[in-house]
Amino acid sequence: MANYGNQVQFNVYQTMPNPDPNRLPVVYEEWEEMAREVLEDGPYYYVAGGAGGEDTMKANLKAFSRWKIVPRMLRDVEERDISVELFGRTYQSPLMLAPIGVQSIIHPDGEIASARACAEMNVPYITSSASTKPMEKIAEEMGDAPRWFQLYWNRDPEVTKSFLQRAEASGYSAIVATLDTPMMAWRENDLKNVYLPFLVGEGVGNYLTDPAFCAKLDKSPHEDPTSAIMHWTQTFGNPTLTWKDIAFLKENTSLPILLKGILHPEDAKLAVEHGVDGIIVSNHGGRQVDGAIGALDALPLICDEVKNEIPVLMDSGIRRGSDIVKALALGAKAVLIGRPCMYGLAVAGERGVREVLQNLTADMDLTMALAGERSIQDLKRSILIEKD
Ligand SMILES: Cc1cc2nc3c(=O)[nH]c(=O)nc-3n(C[C@H](O)[C@H](O)[C@H](O)COP(=O)(O)O)c2cc1C
Ligand SMILES: CCCCCCC(=O)C(=O)O
Repeated sequence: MANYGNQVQFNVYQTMPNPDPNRLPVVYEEWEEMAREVLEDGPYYYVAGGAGGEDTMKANLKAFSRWKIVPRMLRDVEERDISVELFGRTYQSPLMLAPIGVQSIIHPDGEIASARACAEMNVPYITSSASTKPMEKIAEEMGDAPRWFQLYWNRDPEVTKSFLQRAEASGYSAIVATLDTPMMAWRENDLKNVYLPFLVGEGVGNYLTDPAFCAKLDKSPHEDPTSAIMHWTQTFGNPTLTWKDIAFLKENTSLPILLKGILHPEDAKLAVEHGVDGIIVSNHGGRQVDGAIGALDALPLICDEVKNEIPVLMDSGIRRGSDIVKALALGAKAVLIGRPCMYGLAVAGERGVREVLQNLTADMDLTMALAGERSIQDLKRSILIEKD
């Protein structure tokens, strides 16, 4: 049963007469402003920016604000349940940390800080292929805490196979295969700032420690780092993939496979037909196809197509608890939190990520209760209305 809401509310009210000077922000926009103050242009815009004219980023936020909650009264919401079951494991809440690469560009502890915050909160952490720290090091920091591994499907099948084996060996319990990034999109801010973290060696940690990747190099990354990074740029993504290739993933891992980046109901149908275990409705936070549909707008059509055959998760644009309630009511089983946690990381490292996750959880729990609902399992489309 949840008590996040009351607990956090109590702490907030307690500090009101004598505000703690070390208190972190509560408001999402304030976190972003503080991150802007502590980061240089390159890293800040790498995180905050999107593809093209950032239309999709705007569409993500607009979609959340178009759906309105219609609260119900007198429904005894004293005891609440915000736990969720996925692939045979029960999680305390429906929040997860989205896979985010290159986190050391915004905080020296990078992924280690985020993973530790998640472990403390029992929130699943999704390690990105493009992490600055190797997946084994992140796993080591997490003990038994839940973690999934996000796969960027390398052009070299041996590297992809090796990543899957390493993830399994280091205790990751699901594979998230991201499909929307076989190459990087036209990101205007990064082009303007001439900033690409990978070219200075950030985000290639998993590759430079990979035996299959290193086997293809003439010299070790230690001896010739530039050639190693160049090899990475040529092999990182695989635009030749088709639905046939899903069989390769299934042959090479026994872990549940989720496909991330699904927006079209026909693709959701194909995912089910190809026997994957879950999908993540996402437009990569508006960082890939500018002009794409807002992720929340894509969600109900996809859930209608999937008909509960496999779990549907979502991300892109979640900023507050009410956004989470809306995504769950439209059919998502769980949600991935992206930029809000990264601003927490930039501002206050591990403590910042924990604070953002705690606040989002409390806000979601309170919003659900005040909408007249006791359990996230019971959230249905009928509590929402779409209004422009
Ligand atoms: C700086 C940054 C790096 C990201 N790196 C990855 C990645 O390595 N793999 C991946 O699947 N998605 C990556 N994403 C996308 C997130 O997983 C998620 O889809 C997105 O952040 C959700 O949008 P939101 O942050 O606006 O809520 C990244 C996003 C950001 C902001
Ligand atoms: C060359 C593309 C690497 C992208 C890895 C990080 C990412 O997904 C992002 O959105 O940035």
